Amino acid sequence: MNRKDAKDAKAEDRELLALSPDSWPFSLALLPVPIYMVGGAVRDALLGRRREYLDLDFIVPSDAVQTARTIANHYQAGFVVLDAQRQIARVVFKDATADFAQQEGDSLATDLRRRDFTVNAIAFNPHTGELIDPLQGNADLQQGIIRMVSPANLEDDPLRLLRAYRQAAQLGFAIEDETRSTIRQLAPLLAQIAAERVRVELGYLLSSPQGTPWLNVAWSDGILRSILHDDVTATNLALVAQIDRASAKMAEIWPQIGVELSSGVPGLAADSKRTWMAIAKLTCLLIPAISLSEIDELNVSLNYTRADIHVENSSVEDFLKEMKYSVAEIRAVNTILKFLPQLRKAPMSVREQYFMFREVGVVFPALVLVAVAVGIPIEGIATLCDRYLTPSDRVAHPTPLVTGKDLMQALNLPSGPQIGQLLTAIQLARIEGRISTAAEALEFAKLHQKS
Ligand SMILES: Nc1ccn([C@@H]2O[C@H](COP(=O)(O)OP(=O)(O)OP(=O)(O)O)[C@@H](O)[C@H]2O)c(=O)n1
Ligand SMILES: [Mg+2]
Repeated sequence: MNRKDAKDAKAEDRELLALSPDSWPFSLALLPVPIYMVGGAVRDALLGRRREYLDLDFIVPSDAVQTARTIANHYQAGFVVLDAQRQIARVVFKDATADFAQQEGDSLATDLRRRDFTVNAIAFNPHTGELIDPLQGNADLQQGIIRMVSPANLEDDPLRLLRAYRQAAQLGFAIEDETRSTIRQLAPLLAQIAAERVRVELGYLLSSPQGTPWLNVAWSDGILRSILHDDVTATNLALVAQIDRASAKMAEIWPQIGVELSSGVPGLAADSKRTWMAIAKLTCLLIPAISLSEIDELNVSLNYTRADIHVENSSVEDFLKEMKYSVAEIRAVNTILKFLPQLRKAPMSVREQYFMFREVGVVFPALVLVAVAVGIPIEGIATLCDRYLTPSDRVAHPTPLVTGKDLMQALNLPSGPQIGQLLTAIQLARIEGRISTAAEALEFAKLHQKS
């Protein structure tokens, strides 16, 4: 078997894993009777759909937290109580997690009837291999339909309104008509939902090309309006779609930039799905119309009309804070918005490029992606991309000729902001070709200090 076959075989195994207790990382014998597996793992296994990693959801009539604790202890796996009141706990294995939740209501059927969509309300009894499907979820699965269990269930937890679009995008499903019109009617309720929960669902829609058309549907159904307020225009949605096109183009020219765009933002949980690509799309979703019109003045063709552009006044940063985005993400969006106007002002001086790279750092791929999406020609950013991808490039990746300590000793200076300023001046002199050795750097610093 060659390597590719081995990899594919492993992926196929994984599809079956969820419904094959033999391949779970814990023994069936440790599970109480009765117990049921529910949710995404059952749904995806029935679809033969690959999951990135095995996350199993179980419900038990009682002692859910105790069940999880027993398994975690037995395998010395991680253990977290997710919700003490509702009795939900998680066991964390090396490449799988299992959540155990107390059954809601007095029977399995009651629990299933309280869920969001029929395709998510199928239970699997691992002891007998039986599927319990009182809402005909499997029939909807086979037809590719997201159907609400009931309007009241959507009202009970309005996050489900947004989940419908996210799951339709992920599964390649359609939203059933009545469900969709109920969602439209209930759309304003989404405003009540905790920002963190909304952010996760939105993140999914922003992180993959399949999300883009559904983001548009959610927008036209009035769903995004209750989350993003009135500041987002059709232009913003059009820009998000441009990101998909721009990223394909960029990945073709600079494969490494493509790889970085699909990787996670450092400092965020690996399962948060927030990639640089998602950051770029988020920026496009929020970019104030006023900056767009500035770009537009000098711009190449964009797929929107100037009539779409309106000046709005709310701050992107306030919104991101309200949505509890991380400091790293807020910084990234701000950085992109800050440097976008400079990028279109080609060519940038070497000095400008140096300061840009210094401030932008790892955000660079997302910045150039947004630049291309808003219509800045690829040629305009090509030099910057080449510099970014060349480790020996001194503008993008400066290495110090001398250290702050060298300067303090040679010039007999105390530590303080002056040292940093001298180091920057040395770097600039070096990239402009005025000096090239450590001795020249010290000499330059002496003169520079006097001037
Ligand atoms: N607002 C919510 C969230 C979850 N669920 C139920 O809880 C299950 C597990 O939730 P979650 O893990 O968030 O979603 P999955 O459907 O499992 O999807 P995936 O893990 O693939 O994202 C769902 O299938 C659904 O039955 C629900 O009814 N309402
Ligand atoms: Mg799940």
